Amino acid sequence: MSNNSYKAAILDLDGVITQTARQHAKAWKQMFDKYLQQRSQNNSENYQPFDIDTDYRKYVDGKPRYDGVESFLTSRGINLPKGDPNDSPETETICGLGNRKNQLFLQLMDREGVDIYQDTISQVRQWREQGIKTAVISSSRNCGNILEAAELTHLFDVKIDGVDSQELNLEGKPAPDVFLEAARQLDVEPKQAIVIEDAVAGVQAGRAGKFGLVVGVDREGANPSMREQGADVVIQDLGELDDIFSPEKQHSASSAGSSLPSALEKFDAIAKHLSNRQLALFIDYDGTLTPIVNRPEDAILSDEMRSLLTQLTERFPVAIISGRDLADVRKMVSLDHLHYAGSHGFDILSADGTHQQQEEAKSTLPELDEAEQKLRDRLNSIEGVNIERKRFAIAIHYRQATESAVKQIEQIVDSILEEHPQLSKQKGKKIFELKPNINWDKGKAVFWLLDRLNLNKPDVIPIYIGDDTTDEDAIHALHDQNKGIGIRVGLPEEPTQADYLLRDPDEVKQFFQALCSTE
Ligand SMILES: O=P(O)(O)OC[C@H]1O[C@H](O[C@H]2O[C@H](CO)[C@@H](O)[C@H](O)[C@H]2O)[C@H](O)[C@@H](O)[C@@H]1O
Repeated sequence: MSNNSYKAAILDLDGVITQTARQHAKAWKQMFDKYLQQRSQNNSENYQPFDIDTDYRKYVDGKPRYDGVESFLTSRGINLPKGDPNDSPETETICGLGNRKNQLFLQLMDREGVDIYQDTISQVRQWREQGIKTAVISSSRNCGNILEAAELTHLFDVKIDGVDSQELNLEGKPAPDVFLEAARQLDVEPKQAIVIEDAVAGVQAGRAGKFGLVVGVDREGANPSMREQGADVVIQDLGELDDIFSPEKQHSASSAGSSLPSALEKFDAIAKHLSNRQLALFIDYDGTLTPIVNRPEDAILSDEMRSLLTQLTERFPVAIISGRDLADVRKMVSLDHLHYAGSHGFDILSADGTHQQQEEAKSTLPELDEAEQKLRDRLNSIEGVNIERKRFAIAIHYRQATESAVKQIEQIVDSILEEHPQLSKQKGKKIFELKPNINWDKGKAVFWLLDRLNLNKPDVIPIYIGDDTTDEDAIHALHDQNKGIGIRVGLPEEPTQADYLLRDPDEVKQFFQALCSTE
């Protein structure tokens, strides 16, 4: 590992590890609404309730309790004396109101218990198995109790919460103090640590502390300002941080990926290239149209993305080129008028109903069936393995298996592969795949479709967008033919021939929006 390698993860508590952000928001709303109502009655002012989305996110989320009270009241032109942390919840001071909110929060926790985000816990466990140090930070003075209640204390080497901050005189977020103190106690440089935050104030704090990577968690996809506020990447699920600590990934993040120009920043140049030509869009599914998640069935296409795809289809030929089974990817996308390729391009259905299955591959179907049965038998006893059969491929998912089991899984896959030379192995994101050992891939599928749709001509510019190794086959094929534009989604782990980078599915969405607004 180079000096710049990440060695630690510092995670915010509420909204990243536990689902208590919702309970905090609810308690803030109850407290402020009651207070604002009383005030409006006493002073004959208009009553404007606390908005659980905008006010919460802008003024209180992620901040120490009393800073949150002050920041929201100031936004409403209300000035109260600071008071003292010992003020009773009935006192009309900043501290009094803060204590009132805390009382409500504790009542909610008592009633509802603490829910955790399982994706985060799985990642933290995996990182700890890899020897990565972990810290939890929170502005909340209840952090210790919440961790105890959720039985998570043992998963973190260091904890810095509201109580510690007061003792150590640390400034609250968006100042970087809590993160810097966590890094100091973990004995790592800020640039060796990644910060994982769901609040804008926390993302700003991570950026201000010059941490190696600032990850914004936006589970509902509802917080578009995170990137503008300094997040390097925005994710919906911690599963997307897979392999973030592997030296290869870090190396590629600093070399291959970061040297690629952003397709968003260079959109004008791309649009210029497209003027007076027809665009043909080829898009991968997992990791491109949807974030990577623990279980394939949970990679649901958002309504917003579906509506953008509809708009794109009205203007250009659009094809989804997926590793999934053809029927599966069609069901996930659920749109007509698109061309679909499943099983990494072995199984193609054009929008006019033409169904093309790669001829040679058909003869390997009995081999695939046999291999599938062997995989199911021999991997049966290993927890966390999920076998997904596609017509022309078998995916062996190990995302939910322990790090130590991966080697054994690969050995079993390799031994079965030796018994079936008609098949070949390919690796993807936490996945081994067995496919027909035939010179056919997503790149070949793209050119098959270009020919079939009479689009393989100079005035057509194909754009391919994808995130994984199998997508590189298509990007490679376009590059080899000196044709079109290749866009990689996420920092690639292997050398790429892509022309541009989009950092995640959210940027893919922005790219589509930009395409839809071109003349
Ligand atoms: O070519 P794609 O459409 O991107 O398909 C590639 C594989 O995607 C799916 O697996 C990946 O996404 C899952 C859901 O996010 C994730 O759990 C898994 O770890 C990833 O490898 C799909 O299940 C496979 O069949 C595709 O080959």
